[in-house]
Amino acid sequence: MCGIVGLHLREPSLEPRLGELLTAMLGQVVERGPDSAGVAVYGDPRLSPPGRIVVSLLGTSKAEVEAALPGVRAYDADATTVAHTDAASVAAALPGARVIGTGEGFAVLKGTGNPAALAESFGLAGVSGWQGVGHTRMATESAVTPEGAHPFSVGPGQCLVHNGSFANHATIRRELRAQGIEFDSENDSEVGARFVAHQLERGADPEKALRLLCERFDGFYTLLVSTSDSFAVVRDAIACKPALVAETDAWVAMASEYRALDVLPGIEDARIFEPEPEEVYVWRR
Ligand SMILES: NC(=O)CC[C@H](N)C(=O)O
Repeated sequence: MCGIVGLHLREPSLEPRLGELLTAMLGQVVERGPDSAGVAVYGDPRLSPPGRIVVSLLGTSKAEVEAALPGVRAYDADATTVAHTDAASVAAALPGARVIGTGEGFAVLKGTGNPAALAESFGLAGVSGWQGVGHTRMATESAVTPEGAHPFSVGPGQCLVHNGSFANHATIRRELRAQGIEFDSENDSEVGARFVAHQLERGADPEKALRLLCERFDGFYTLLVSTSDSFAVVRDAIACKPALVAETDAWVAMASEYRALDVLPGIEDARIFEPEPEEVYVWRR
């Protein structure tokens, strides 16, 4: 199993409600992934003030960050700490902290345990923004740790969540390592995130990066991949894992199950469809 939810807002008046809607969506996929959960939030002014790089961290705390980096503000959200500074400053001052996301207007929060309790300790319901992605994990490929929780964010403003398991992830991990790419976990989904980030860095757009992923990865996957201006969905060749997309003039949403879409305002008028196997769907801001 594993549960995915994502919401890309087109209607700015809904932005103050992003966290409330994402919390309700996540609450509908708790049973699909009771081990851990995580979210990526785009545009919350408290977590990520406009125009500033922020860094999401594991293995530290607000108190440690603020003591080690005078003048830097930080927020604790369960196992995660979001610090209003860049990764280089954190690496120099707090070598034990692990970066799980960085970018402008972008924060990643993750932890282990019941997803509904995690949403509460993230303060998710109070978050605002223009795009959010959430995941509930039932581990298949690596230990249940905050590092193994999704989203995997390995490039600026990028986020990948995965339902399924990649069959050839060890081979692709070796190939990426040979190109100098380093990994933070043993998780198969991290290999997908590193592959996509590598393609984006080489100039591919999200559509091309995900088409290349379909060519290279074997196994089962429904993926939701977002960047600081896009929201994309792709499924494996036999569409083994469930996925539904709903679209209105006010938003685009994706979820593993319909009941997570049913909480959204205007769902009765939405265009709802199941993404086709190996077809890449991309929405842009
Ligand atoms: N159940 C799943 O979909 C698991 C996703 C991924 N393989 C993980 O272990 O994190």
